[in-house]
Amino acid sequence: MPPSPLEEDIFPSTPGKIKIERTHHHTMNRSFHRCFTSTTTMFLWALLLIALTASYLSIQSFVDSGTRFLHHPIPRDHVIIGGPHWEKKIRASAQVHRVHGLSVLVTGAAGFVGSHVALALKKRGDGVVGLDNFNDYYDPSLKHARRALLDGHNIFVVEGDINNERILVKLFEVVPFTHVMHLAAQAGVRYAIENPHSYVHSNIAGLVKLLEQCKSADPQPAVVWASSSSVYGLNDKAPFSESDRTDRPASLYAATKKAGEAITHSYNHIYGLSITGLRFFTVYGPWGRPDMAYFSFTQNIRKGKRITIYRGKNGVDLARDFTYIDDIVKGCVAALDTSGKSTGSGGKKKGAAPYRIFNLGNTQPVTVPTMVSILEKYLKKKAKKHVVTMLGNGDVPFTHANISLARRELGYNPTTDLPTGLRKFVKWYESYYVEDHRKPVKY
Ligand SMILES: O=C(O)[C@H]1O[C@H](OP(=O)(O)OP(=O)(O)OC[C@H]2O[C@@H](n3ccc(=O)[nH]c3=O)[C@H](O)[C@@H]2O)[C@H](O)[C@@H](O)[C@H]1O
Repeated sequence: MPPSPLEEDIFPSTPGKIKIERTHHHTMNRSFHRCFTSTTTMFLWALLLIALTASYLSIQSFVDSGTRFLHHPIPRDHVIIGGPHWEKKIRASAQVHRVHGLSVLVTGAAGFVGSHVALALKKRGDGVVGLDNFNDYYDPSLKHARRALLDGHNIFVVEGDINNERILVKLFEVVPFTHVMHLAAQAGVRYAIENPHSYVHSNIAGLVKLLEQCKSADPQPAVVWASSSSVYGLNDKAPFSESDRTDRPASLYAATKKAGEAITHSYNHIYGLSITGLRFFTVYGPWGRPDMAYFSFTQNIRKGKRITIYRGKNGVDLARDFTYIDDIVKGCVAALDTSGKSTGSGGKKKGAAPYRIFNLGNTQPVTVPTMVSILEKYLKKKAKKHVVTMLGNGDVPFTHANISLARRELGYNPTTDLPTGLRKFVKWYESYYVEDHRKPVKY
């Protein structure tokens, strides 16, 4: 008999609107049976029905407005998982088309870095299956457009949350993944003040769910995952080296990434999982994240809207080691290629496995006002700047990567400076938002 779709995957893994609708629906059905047996009580029941409908609508609108207001990510695991058609698509997507090719599960595949890495792997003949919950932290239509792009390259992206154990189990039942490229996360440094729980949900609980699956898989995959430059926190020794202190995070986002480094270490130690953590430094480029400064500044400068530029203590400009997406992708692919094997099977360690951490930065910090002036040049428009001293929002004054280790071990060699990368970004932005974004663009 063909396996039946997992019914519970029709509903989100966290309580949401759909469950409220279901409960009300059942209650109303039962009421209808009982009440319409007598015509004398019909009028009273009709009144009650109106009252129930009104209260239902007000709950619904409260949920909706709360969701928008909090900008809360909604996992939408409502797509039917399983069944022969679904499995066929997964297998086709995971098909390897080169000798010694990899078979990679990319989490966060509809995200910025995830979509680029998935494409790069597929283009060289690796098998790739994506997983993404398409939450609304930022405009999901951009995620769906990225998915369409991947679809055009025969990469199937499963819609589901990394916290959904049944999806993970099913995926590993269908494909013996050699590698997991784990890029699904709650990103953004300052948003953690607004919505701390989504960081714990994705970056800690979700990470553990995924590692549990990886450690139990046979064969165990090697895991490469996205840590962050933010783990250096209040470290002021520049440039930042992997051996520097990372025990003073300045934001909850940073703290969850630091926790991720500790959690992955324990899975490496106990279960023999091969682990590589990549500390990304403010990654930017085409198909980027609209919540990031370079992207939202571009939107606002074009529209003639004011932009807010944060400044640090004593009026010091903030600076970031902005790193172009193509350089990051090369670092990710090299990390997969050099990961070494996990040694365990079925949850039992058989020997020591690699545990690595690398900085993937650009080694050339640029101040935020300089970044703005580069954008002004490409957009041919002056920004309306509002400069504010911003302390205690999770930001650090500067980031600066020492990449010697990644150069040596991964052959990582970033080649794109900020002006070049932003020129490519603006070109993509205009093709996507201003012109017809279905047309392919060379940037
Ligand atoms: O390396 C990382 O690990 C992180 O990089 C990125 O974080 P950040 O370096 O904070 O990037 P981003 O938000 O673009 O702000 C850039 C600069 O603009 C300043 N900034 C920001 C917004 C604003 O309105 N005004 C402003 O001055 C702001 O103060 C900052 O100085 C990722 O988002 C994060 O997910 C994580 O991956």
